Amino acid sequence: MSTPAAEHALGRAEGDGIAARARGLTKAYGSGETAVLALDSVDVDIARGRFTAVMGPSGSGKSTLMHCLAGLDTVSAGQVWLGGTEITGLKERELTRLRRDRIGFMFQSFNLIPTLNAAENITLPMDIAGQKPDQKWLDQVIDTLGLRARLKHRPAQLSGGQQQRVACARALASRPELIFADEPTGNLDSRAGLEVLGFLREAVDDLGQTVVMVTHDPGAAAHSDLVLFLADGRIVDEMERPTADAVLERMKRFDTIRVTFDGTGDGPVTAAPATGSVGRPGEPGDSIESSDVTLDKD
Ligand SMILES: Nc1ncnc2c1ncn2[C@@H]1O[C@H](COP(=O)(O)OP(=O)(O)OP(=O)(O)O)[C@@H](O)[C@H]1O
Repeated sequence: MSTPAAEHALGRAEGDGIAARARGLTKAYGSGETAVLALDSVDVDIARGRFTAVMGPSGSGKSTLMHCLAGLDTVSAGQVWLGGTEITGLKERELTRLRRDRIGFMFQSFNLIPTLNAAENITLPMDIAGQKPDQKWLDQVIDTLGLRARLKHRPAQLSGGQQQRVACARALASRPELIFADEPTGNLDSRAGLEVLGFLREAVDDLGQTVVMVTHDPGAAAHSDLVLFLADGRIVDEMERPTADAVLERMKRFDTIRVTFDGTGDGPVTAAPATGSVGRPGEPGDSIESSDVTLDKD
């Protein structure tokens, strides 16, 4: 499915308010009879300065889409741009640098280093890259996230919500072009989860960041500007200014299709979108090891 910006000339994403773009993005795992088509010729534009959520049943390709857009995974066919840079075809070393310099990552498991305090965790990726943080920006991030009084605390001395805020600050610290968040509230209670979603929202509204978030939670998706719905490796729908109820209703339709297939026995269950997963917590192991991601170095 093409978003309205699809008419723009390919490869000119930087100037036209598109933070990331994919055309014909196809990803297959394995080969022969065991091959899985995780993404099936996806066209998508991620608008700059917006908060985009990616939803869909379990196995629909959400994490794969995020990993391919972030240059964490190779593609089988198609093209991906980050800003004006086509990343498909880049060598691993160039990709590593691009991820390090231009992308921030947040995962549900936080991935903080236990022996470092909050301040050290926040700047670690930049320290490894030999980059000096922009102190004014860093102060703004720390104050926006309410971490000023916690900077000397180590992760074990912080609540889950505070740890995720540190992870959020770490993702924001280098002022990346794009932040990818994979189930960032998956390990948090609802209050802490709401807090983190509020901060991601503020990062977009007040700090001008671009956020892409994979989630199973309609309530979390309601904090975004736009929800992309994936099924069977394709973007099948999108929703502007989502509400939790509207997202839930849309997600139920995936379940309905599955139930129809199950109920009639007319077709194989596997021909329907995979099992619905509203509210299902994500699995910590299904993202790429984030130590590779957050601590990228040459
Ligand atoms: N490394 C891999 N090897 C083989 N198949 C894979 C691999 N990673 C993902 N897949 C398959 O690709 C499809 C899409 O997986 P993906 O993790 O992107 O889905 P998802 O929508 O993020 O799922 P979930 O909501 O359960 O996390 C699934 O059928 C999955 O089994």
